[in-house]
Amino acid sequence: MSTTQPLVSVRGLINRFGDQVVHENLDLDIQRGEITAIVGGSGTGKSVLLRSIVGLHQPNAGDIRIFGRSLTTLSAEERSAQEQRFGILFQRGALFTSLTVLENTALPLMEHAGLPRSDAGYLARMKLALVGLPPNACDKYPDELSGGMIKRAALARALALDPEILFLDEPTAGLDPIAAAAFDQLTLTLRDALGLTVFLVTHDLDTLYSICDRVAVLANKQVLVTDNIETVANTDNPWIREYFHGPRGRAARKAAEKLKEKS
Ligand SMILES: Nc1ncnc2c1ncn2[C@@H]1O[C@H](COP(=O)(O)OP(=O)(O)OP(=O)(O)O)[C@@H](O)[C@H]1O
Repeated sequence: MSTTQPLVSVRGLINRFGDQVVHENLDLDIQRGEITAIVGGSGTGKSVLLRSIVGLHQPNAGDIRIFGRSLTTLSAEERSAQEQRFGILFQRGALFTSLTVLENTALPLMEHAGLPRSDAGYLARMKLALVGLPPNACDKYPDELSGGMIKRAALARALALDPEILFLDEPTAGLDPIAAAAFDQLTLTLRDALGLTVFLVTHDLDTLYSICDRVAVLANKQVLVTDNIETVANTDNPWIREYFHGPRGRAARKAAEKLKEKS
């Protein structure tokens, strides 16, 4: 485990909806420069955790520190400034359907960075090229794109303000295996090239094996373990056994081993 100060530190997080307790004294650290994934059964609270960290959900209790500052101590202005250091990719992309891909990507640059339309458009084209979209995708509307292209466009928008940390909610969900693997590699390349920290929610075992430095398992309302995938997969827990050592888990592990042998 790293001894440097984590970029994100969650302590004693409690989230409830009515009688339903989703998180109970949950702790989690996200280390700078790493790709950390959170996994867990359906409904265990992965998305609520992500939403709590990025400030879209107000937890019932607990302390969330990002860049060394506790969210509760920030003024509205400081919080807004901090949010501009995040890039967020929502599960379905969340692009504005009435705007083109270029306009979607340029929007944060005009709204938050105050750039004139022409400069925002220039930078947006650079971000769209960075995520591997061809120039002719710029003028398309989201419903004219494939699932993989929508994810890339949404990623370009998430990168518009040069964030330090990228939050991805199920980035490969709904993609075919080839597009999913390409998106994983893009995430890895961007992390390396831009020095990003990445936190992602996923069910995709291939993503875990191919690009994640650390995997956190959410079970019984807490983070049960956070470690490299080998250590996590060998942790004694019924859900971990079923997930990592079932047929899909074994296949993902073999595929990752083959890839390593080739490289
Ligand atoms: N706004 C809300 N109001 C009431 N209940 C909510 C709300 N948001 C989430 N929940 C509940 O909290 C629990 C955790 O939801 P969450 O979406 O975080 O699960 P998840 O682990 O991301 O699931 P999945 O893997 O299926 O996407 C679920 O039981 C969900 O119904």
